[in-house]
Order: sequence, then C-alpha cells, then structure tokens
Amino acid sequence: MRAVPIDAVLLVSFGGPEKPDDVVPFLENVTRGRGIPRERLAEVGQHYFLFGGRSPINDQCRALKAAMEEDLRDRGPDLPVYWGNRNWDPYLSDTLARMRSAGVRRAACLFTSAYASYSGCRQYRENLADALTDIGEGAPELVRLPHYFNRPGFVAPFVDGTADALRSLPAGSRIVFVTHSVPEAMNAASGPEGGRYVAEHRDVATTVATEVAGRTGREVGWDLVYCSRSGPPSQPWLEPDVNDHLAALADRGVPGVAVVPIGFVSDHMEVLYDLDTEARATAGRLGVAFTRVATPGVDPRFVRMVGDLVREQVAADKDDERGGGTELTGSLGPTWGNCPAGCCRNPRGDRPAACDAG
Ligand SMILES: CC1=C(CCC(=O)O)c2cc3nc(cc4[nH]c(cc5[nH]c(cc1n2)c(C)c5CCC(=O)O)c(CCC(=O)O)c4C)C(CCC(=O)O)=C3C
Ligand SMILES: [Fe+2]
Repeated sequence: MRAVPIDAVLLVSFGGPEKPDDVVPFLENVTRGRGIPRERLAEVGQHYFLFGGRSPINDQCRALKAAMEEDLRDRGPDLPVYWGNRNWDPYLSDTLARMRSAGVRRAACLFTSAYASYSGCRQYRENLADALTDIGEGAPELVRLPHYFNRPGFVAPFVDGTADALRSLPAGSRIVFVTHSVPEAMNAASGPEGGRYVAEHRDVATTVATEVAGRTGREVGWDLVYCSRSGPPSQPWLEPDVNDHLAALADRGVPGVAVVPIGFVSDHMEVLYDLDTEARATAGRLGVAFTRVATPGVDPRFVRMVGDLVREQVAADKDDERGGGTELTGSLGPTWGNCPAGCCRNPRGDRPAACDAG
C-alpha cells in the first residue's frame, strides 16, 4: 500500500478560445517559439472566427468532467475531478494551486489525447512540470493514467458510428480514418521505441474495420489519412492529407466515405473545421458522399472506461489484483501511465516532464 492514496482526478486538456478576443492570444500561447508561418496562423485564426471565436473544446471538457464526477460518484471512488488546460483558462498552474488549497496530495491525470507523440503526450507532461514549478511548495503529486487508445470504451463508439454510416452510404464506399498530422520526425520519436503514433492509429483503425466487417458481414476498404498539417512546407509531415485523399478516391470512382476521426477524443476545432467544413466541402465538389462519424465525447462507454482507469490505478496502488484483467483491443498490448525515460522525445531537446517513470 502506498503512503499517499489518490485523492483527486485531474482532467488535462489543450484549451481553446471562448470569444473572438481570445483567439489571437490563444494562438500565441500555442505557437510561442514553435516556428509556425504567419500565414498558417492567420488561416487557423479564421477557422476560429468562422465559429464565432469559440472553440468547442472547453465545453467538451466541462461535459466530460461532469460525466466523470457522476461515474465516480456512482461506481466509486467518489473523488473530486479538477480540470486544467495547457494553453487557455483554466490554466494548469491555477488548477494545481486550487488543488493544493483543497489539500489534494496525489492526483490521477487523464489527458484528452489518446495516443503517444511529443504533441499528444510529452508536451502535456512538460506543461504539467512547468505548472508544478510555478506553484512551488506543497504541489500535489501527479500520476498519469495509462494511454487508452486500445480500450473498448474508446473504440466502441467509433465502431457503432462507422457501421451506422456505412448502412446509409452507397455500396463500394470506403472508411477514411483521420487523425492530426505531425512531423514525420515526431512520429519516428513517438513512444519508447519510436513510430508509436502511426502504429497506435493503425491498431485502432484495424480494430474498427474488423469489428465493422464482422457486424455488417462485408469487408470495407480503409485508409489512415491526416488533417491539420502545420509547420513550414520544407518539413515533411505525415500524409496524405484528407482532402488529397478524397480526390484520389474520387478518381478511382469511390462513391462515398465514412470519415472516422479516431485521432480526436471529442469534437475539437479540427473536427468542426478541417473535417465537417473543409473536407465535407471537398467531397461535395468531388461528388463523393460524406458522413463524419461521432467522436467518443461523453459516450457512456468512454466515460465508464475513464472511471475504470482511475479504479485500476487505485487498486494498483493498494497492490489489489482485482484491478487486473483489463480487456484491450488490437495487437499492441498493455500501455503505460507514467512514461519511461526517453519516451516521445522533445525534438527541441530534453526538458523536465511530470508523470515520469524515470
Ligand atoms: C498530435 C496533435 C494533437 C492531438 C493530440 C491532442 O489532442 O493533444 C493536437 C491537438 C490539438 N491542436 C489544437 C490546436 C492547435 N494545434 C496547433 C499546432 C500543432 N498541433 C500539433 C499536433 C497536435 N495537435 C502540431 C505538431 C502543431 C504544430 C506546432 C507545434 O509543434 O506545437 C495550433 C497552431 C496553429 C497550427 O499550426 O495549426 C493550434 C491552434 C487543439 C485545440 C483545438 C480546439 O480548439 O478545439 C487540439 C486539441
Ligand atoms: Fe494541434
């Protein structure tokens, strides 16, 4: 039994603007020192302005936090859930200071990012380390809950949505799995051994396609493609882009697509703009039928899985084997919470990161 039991959960997210005046300072927070071309920033700003300067992500976090509180109340342990963002209010340092005032000593962290990569994992851990440094003495200890891309609670909503979408799409339609593009070098450095970002997405895509085939009784072709490319054009990022891919499918006479945003836990701006707005318009021009499948959001299976991660962590802390026997999808096997040293290396050099297994 550990000396300090978990006494809170911390939902850690990206953050997003809530009104037009927030957009530019938010983008400055996200891109400080990252060498993003000015034109790209102006373009991404327009995506936010098109939606009234309000990102959907904070409301998604509020809903997930409420659902997590309810699950923990119903199934135990009845722990408070806090929420902090890397790039916008409520900032991680403010939330950690509130947790300290409330006497929290050891918190289990859930990241709203399911996959390994510098952007989706280590950068969160670096920002947590910075926030711990900001608040200083008496900060709670933080433990990261394991990656959950291969949990049935994350995958099942995509399976349901894809099977439903294919039922109303023309025969011969394909599945298009989409995630956020990252630099090729970032994928190569993802996870302890590298290449984990793409490997984990392929694992989820294979599971969803296989389960959908089992349910619908027909094999449906699929591809993994990317959205939201950024950075200088000279730097190779993961391809193909979803819009280019739709054009290639149209050339081959594919009549429709089920677009499955497996890279996103909930409806982020990338889903609303890059997929629902831009890619949908591309498909319309090409005459390809287009259905975008829902993200997990607050699907009860997803919420319960998050609660299970907390329950497993509490059991593991007590050396209680009842936490074991977790069901996993795909072929990559068990994941980890706190990361081993060198996992998802920062391309700009080593910095302190919280939730480090050492
Ligand atoms: C892998 C990945 C995820 C998924 C994992 C996760 O969820 O964390 C993700 C999520 C998100 N990215 C988001 C927003 C932005 N990302 C940017 C820039 C970048 N993202 C990158 C990668 C990722 N990003 C990278 C390699 C860059 C280049 C700059 C850099 O190396 O850091 C920029 C700057 C403009 C631009 O360059 O596009 C913005 C505004 C939002 C909020 C959306 C909302 O408001 O709903 C969310 C959830
Ligand atoms: Fe991003």
